[in-house]
Amino acid sequence: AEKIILDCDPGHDDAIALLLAHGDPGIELLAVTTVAGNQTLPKVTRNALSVATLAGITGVPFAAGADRPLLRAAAVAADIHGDTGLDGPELPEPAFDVVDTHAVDLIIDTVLAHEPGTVTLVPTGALTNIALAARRAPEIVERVRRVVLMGGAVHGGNLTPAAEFNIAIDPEAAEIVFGAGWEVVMVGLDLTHQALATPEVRRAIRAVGTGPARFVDELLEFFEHSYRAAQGFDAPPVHDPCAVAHVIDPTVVRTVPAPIVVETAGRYTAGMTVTDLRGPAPQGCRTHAALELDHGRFWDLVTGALARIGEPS
Ligand SMILES: Nc1ccc([C@@H]2N[C@H](CO)[C@@H](O)[C@H]2O)cc1
Ligand SMILES: [Ca+2]
Repeated sequence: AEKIILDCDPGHDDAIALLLAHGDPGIELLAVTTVAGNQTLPKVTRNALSVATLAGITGVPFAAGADRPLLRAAAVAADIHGDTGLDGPELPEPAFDVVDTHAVDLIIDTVLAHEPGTVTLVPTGALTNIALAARRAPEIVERVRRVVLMGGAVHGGNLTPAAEFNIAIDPEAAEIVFGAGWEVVMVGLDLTHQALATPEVRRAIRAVGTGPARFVDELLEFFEHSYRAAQGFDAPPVHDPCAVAHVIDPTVVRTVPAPIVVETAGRYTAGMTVTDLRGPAPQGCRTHAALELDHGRFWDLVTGALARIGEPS
């Protein structure tokens, strides 16, 4: 199984990414870390612990990280995720708390505790914790297998016309991560806007028939309404599990090598992930962009993971 650290800001789609990582046999979840983004750090951290409680995730350390971007003011996405960051379903009281290690240190310690080239970082929020980890312990850059992140876009944006939320709220952190020298797979909006939770998908999730599956359906019910109101989507794009799906099976989320640089100075384009698809990528290109989703197989992974989680006691 692929060993991963999930760095997230739950967030409806982060919650589904966590359940996919927990339920799929191809993933060994080493640690979960949280970062301010969709909501404030306390809210996203509580949400992560609630989802873990509901799914029966035990023996996995959870740690809270940065409560704001490196330089810029914190921003939230309450229009999509609501005031709690996970509006919609009833959330259980967390059965356990975060460890008293900062997320940055948990990331570093976990990478150094495993064989070089075996741990994949899967950020699904702002890249603040990942950038801090690379600066605090540069030796992890060559030791990490790769960074498979949900964020950015080859074309377009959502927070702005040119930039995707995770990158746009902390472009300086993203510049550090994309430029550190490790392999980076950008699972951006071009890919995740294909991961639509259509009525057929919702039926398949409900058909799993367990508490966690009903929870996901309730998450998607809220997500659908907020996405329609805020961005005019009929069915909501479920971004974050696409990054986990690429780690599970790269043929479900197909990528191409391409130079990618992050704009940090643009007056209108800060946070833009400038991706060069003009020609064959240079030899040894360490950045990749996800372009094509196998929609059916992606949702089979999600429903399969939910079925495998079953009804935790
Ligand atoms: N409008 C909007 C804002 C932020 C997000 C969050 N940021 C990423 C998509 O931009 C995902 O990680 C998701 O959790 C989704 C929609
Ligand atoms: Ca997220």
